[in-house]
Amino acid sequence: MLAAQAIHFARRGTPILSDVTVTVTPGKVTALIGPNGAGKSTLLHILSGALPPDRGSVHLHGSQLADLPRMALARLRAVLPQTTSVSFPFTVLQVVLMGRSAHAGLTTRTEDRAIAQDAMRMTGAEALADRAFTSLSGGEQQRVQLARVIAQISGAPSSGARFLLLDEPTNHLDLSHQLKILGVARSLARGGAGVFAVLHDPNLAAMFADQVIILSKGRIVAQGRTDDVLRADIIEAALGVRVIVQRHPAFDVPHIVPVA
Ligand SMILES: Nc1ncnc2c1ncn2[C@@H]1O[C@H](COP(=O)(O)OP(=O)(O)OP(=O)(O)O)[C@@H](O)[C@H]1O
Repeated sequence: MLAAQAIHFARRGTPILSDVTVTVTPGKVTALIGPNGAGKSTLLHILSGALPPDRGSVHLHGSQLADLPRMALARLRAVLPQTTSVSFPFTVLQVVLMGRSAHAGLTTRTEDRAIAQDAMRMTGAEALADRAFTSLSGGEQQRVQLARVIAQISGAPSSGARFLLLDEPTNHLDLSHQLKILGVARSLARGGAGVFAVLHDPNLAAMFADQVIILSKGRIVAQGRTDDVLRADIIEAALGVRVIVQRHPAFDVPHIVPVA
C-alpha cells in the first residue's frame, strides 16, 4: 500500500495541495484527473518521495518514504515524469536498462537484458532498441520511457507490491498506443502492481481505472470507484465543462461526452 495522509504543500506561501489523503492500492489502477495547475504532478512527486510535503506523511508498505533507503525505494516504485530529457545519444536499450540500475548497479546481467526486452515488447518499443534515443519521435520516446519504468519494477518478487507512478503516460501517443499502454498498465495492476496515473482524458480513466481521484485547486473533490466519481455534476464542477455521462456502448463503464 502506498498512502499519503493529510498532505499540505505550498510554494512561496501559495497553497498547492491542501489536506490531500490518497491511497494507491496494489492490484488496482488509480487515475488522478483535474484541471491544469490543480496540483496533480505535485501530488505524484510527493507520492514518489521526490518532494517532501510541508505537512502530512507518505507511507509505503508501512514505512515512511523518507526512512526508506533510496535504492530500496527505487526497487519498489518507478516514476514516469511529465517530461524527461536525455541529451546524450544513448541507445534505446541503454535507456531502458537504466531502469535496472537499482537492481544491478552499473553491471548488466542477462536477466536485466531479458527484462528490458520484455518491457520494450510491452510498450511496442522493441524495434527501436538500437536507435539513438535522441533521434526518436515524441511518441516513440514516451514508449521507451514507459519501458524503462516497467523494467525498473520488474524481476524477482520483492517484499511487497511494486508501484508505478505515471504522469500523463499517454502524452504524445496516438490513440492506438494510448489504448495499448493503458492496457499494459492495467495488466501490470492485475499482476499485483499498484498503478497511479495522471490522466487528462476522463474517458481513458473510465476505461482503464478502478479508482478515480479528482483534484481541483489542490483539494480532492471526489475519489472512489470510477462509476461513483465520473458523474456529470462532479466533472462539471471540477473541470468547468458541461458534460453528458452515458454508458459506454461497448464496455460497462461511463462514457463522458463534452457539450460545447
Ligand atoms: N517550481 C514551482 N514554483 C512555483 N510554482 C510551481 C512550481 N511547480 C508547480 N508550481 C505551481 O503549482 C501548481 C500546481 O502545479 P502542478 O504541476 O502540480 O499542476 P498539474 O495539475 O500537474 O497541472 P497540469 O495539468 O497543467 O500538468 C501550479 O499553479 C503551478 O504553477
